[in-house]
Amino acid sequence: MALRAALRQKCGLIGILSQPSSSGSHSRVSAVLVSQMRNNATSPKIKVDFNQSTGVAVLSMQSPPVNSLSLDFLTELCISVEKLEMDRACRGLIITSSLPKVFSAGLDILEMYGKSPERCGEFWRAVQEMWLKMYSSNMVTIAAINGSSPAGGCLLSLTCDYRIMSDNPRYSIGLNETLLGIVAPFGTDKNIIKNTHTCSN
Ligand SMILES: CCCCCCCCCCC/C=C/C(=O)SCCNC(=O)CCNC(=O)[C@H](O)C(C)(C)COP(=O)(O)OP(=O)(O)OC[C@H]1O[C@@H](n2cnc3c(N)ncnc32)[C@H](O)[C@@H]1OP(=O)(O)O
Repeated sequence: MALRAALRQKCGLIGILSQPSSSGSHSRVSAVLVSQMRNNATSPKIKVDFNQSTGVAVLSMQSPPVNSLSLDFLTELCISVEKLEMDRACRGLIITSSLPKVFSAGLDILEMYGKSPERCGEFWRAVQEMWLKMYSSNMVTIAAINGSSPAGGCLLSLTCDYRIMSDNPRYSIGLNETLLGIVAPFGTDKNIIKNTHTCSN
């Protein structure tokens, strides 16, 4: 029931958030998706287990050492989510990490150093695409945060409907990217305190 109610609530949001973007930013992922489906390729950075009987998919991030969000990683993530969304049997999505200690280290710092303006633009569009796609997903989404989750990792978890974090004092979460001079828009951090629940691991 709770799952259904959450799903209904989300459907209201989708109408607003899934309007076609004037920048056409969603078309890149769709184009990649089409070509990937054609080639029947599998992604090594993301593992998806879909349980047909429950309608819930578990998406495990498995990009060592720290699941940093590179352009490739973000693209694969969006493709995986897009594929699940096309499957009407999939109602719920749990995002977690298959690495020990780290959920995601956030944006890949190497993407922000010594890159051309074009590449930087592509990267930041992919970041935006990721959080818009997750936030406007028609699935009920849960971040199972089983390790540290700074900055962009925290952002990824904020785009989900629910967050559950391992109760381990060695794991940290938060929008710490200001230390690198990257400023998140006002208001993005309030949900961490309100809606992040912890559990023992
Ligand atoms: C919902 C509405 C949203 C609205 C829009 C909001 C927009 C918000 C904008 C968000 C901007 C986000 C910016 C970022 O994410 S910048 C990146 C910030 N991340 C960090 O500062 C993380 C730094 N890393 C750590 O703290 C630790 O590495 C960590 C705790 C994750 C793991 O520690 P551990 O001890 O296990 O591992 P190491 O530190 O030894 O690291 C192992 C190797 O991994 C490399 N590494 C770590 N982090 C990154 C990274 N982010 N990118 C690339 N590489 C990374 C590290 O250098 C080590 O490499 P080597 O083994 O080669 O040394």
